[in-house]
Amino acid sequence: MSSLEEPLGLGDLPKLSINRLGRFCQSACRSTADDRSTGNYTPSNSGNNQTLFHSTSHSWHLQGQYTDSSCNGADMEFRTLPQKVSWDLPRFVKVVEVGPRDGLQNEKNIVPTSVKIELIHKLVASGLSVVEATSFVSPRWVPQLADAKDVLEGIQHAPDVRFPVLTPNLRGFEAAVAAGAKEVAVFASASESFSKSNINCTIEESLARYRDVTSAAKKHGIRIRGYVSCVVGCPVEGAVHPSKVAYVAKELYDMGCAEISLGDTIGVGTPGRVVPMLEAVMAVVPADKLAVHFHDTYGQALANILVSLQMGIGVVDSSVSGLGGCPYAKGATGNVATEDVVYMLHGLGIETNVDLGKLMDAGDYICKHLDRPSGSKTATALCRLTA
Ligand SMILES: CC(C)(COP(=O)([O-])OP(=O)([O-])OC[C@H]1O[C@@H](n2cnc3c(N)ncnc32)[C@H](O)[C@@H]1OP(=O)([O-])[O-])[C@@H](O)C(=O)NCCC(=O)NCCSC(=O)C[C@@](C)(O)CC(=O)[O-]
Repeated sequence: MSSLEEPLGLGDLPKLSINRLGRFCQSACRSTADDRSTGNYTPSNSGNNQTLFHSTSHSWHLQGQYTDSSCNGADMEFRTLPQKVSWDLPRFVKVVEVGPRDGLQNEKNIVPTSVKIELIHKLVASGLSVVEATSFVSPRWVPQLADAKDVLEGIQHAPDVRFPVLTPNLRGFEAAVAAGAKEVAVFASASESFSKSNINCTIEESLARYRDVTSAAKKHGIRIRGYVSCVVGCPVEGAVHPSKVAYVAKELYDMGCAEISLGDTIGVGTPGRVVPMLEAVMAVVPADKLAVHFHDTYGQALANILVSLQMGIGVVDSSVSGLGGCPYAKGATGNVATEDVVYMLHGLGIETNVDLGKLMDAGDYICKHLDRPSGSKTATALCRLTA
């Protein structure tokens, strides 16, 4: 394997010299018949990703596309975007707040249960109707959320507000239901390596587990959300082909997930990559069943959200003050900040039912507790104005 074929993870990027980066980029942008695809994915354990794809539509370079912003190949792809996107934006966007779960799961110091509950109440007070509250995962894997039961039981439930919780298996599902969960989320990955590092099983094994969870959920009348992680890139494997994302999204949809959230776990996506990914997924799952979930590691999240709205998506995940990151995605930063999303949506004339001032109160509350500045540019700017 030459150095240019080695998987490029986020952790590798700072070590690349400018020259090596340039060479890498040129190589990554070279099209070959082998790395083109119609988007048909057949699950395979061969370990040779190049064999998964056939014939041509988009040029896909299976390793290290994170550096492709200066590549001619990516520019060509980008020029086709105007045909695929429109300015026909939705009138209303549902914002799914994931701060109390995705935002806090990576915090080293344990946040007290009472603070988590107060944060959730403040988020609800701002008008958010969906707040992902916690995870019923192994406390060994995510110690920060070991108090899932107490958090869920401590929340004041309201009929028009939903509090989904993550459940990685039947055990988590049963614990969540016992604690009063009315909605759960299962989380699969489009990348085999990330599936292994995040939930310690293959993609197929995870889907089999989730079939058990979804059939149990149906019996209890519990709504299920499905996540697909690494929809653009994986910290280990590099670029992830849209057909893999479409495959996992369709499986989750077919097993009964009411909504599929597409996660750019490490925030490497640009609109040039997000559009073909959404196209592939929207060919197999209706757009009104999809949500987008962007981390903002490379500052691309708002651009990616805008292009997703233009393609017909109406549900956006975000985290107050941009908190977060996945403990099993090294180097990835938090989700796009909810304040920034709401500011952009309102600026586009899109309704959210969220009161930005009250949302900033919630952000201020948790940032004070964590003793760190807000990761939201909107909150920072508005606080300066009113100081
Ligand atoms: C899936 C497992 C459990 C497999 O973990 P494992 O070690 O392979 O499974 P196991 O069955 O051998 O269990 C290990 C231990 O965990 C216990 N256990 C087993 N299940 C549970 C449960 N539900 N609740 C509580 N405890 C549980 C089990 O009883 C045992 O305890 P021990 O006997 O050793 O004391 C583990 O890998 C895990 O919990 N992973 C969760 C990782 C995680 O939460 N990652 C972050 C969320 S995903 C994410 O952030 C991405 C997303 C959704 O935001 C979208 C995006 O941005 O891409």
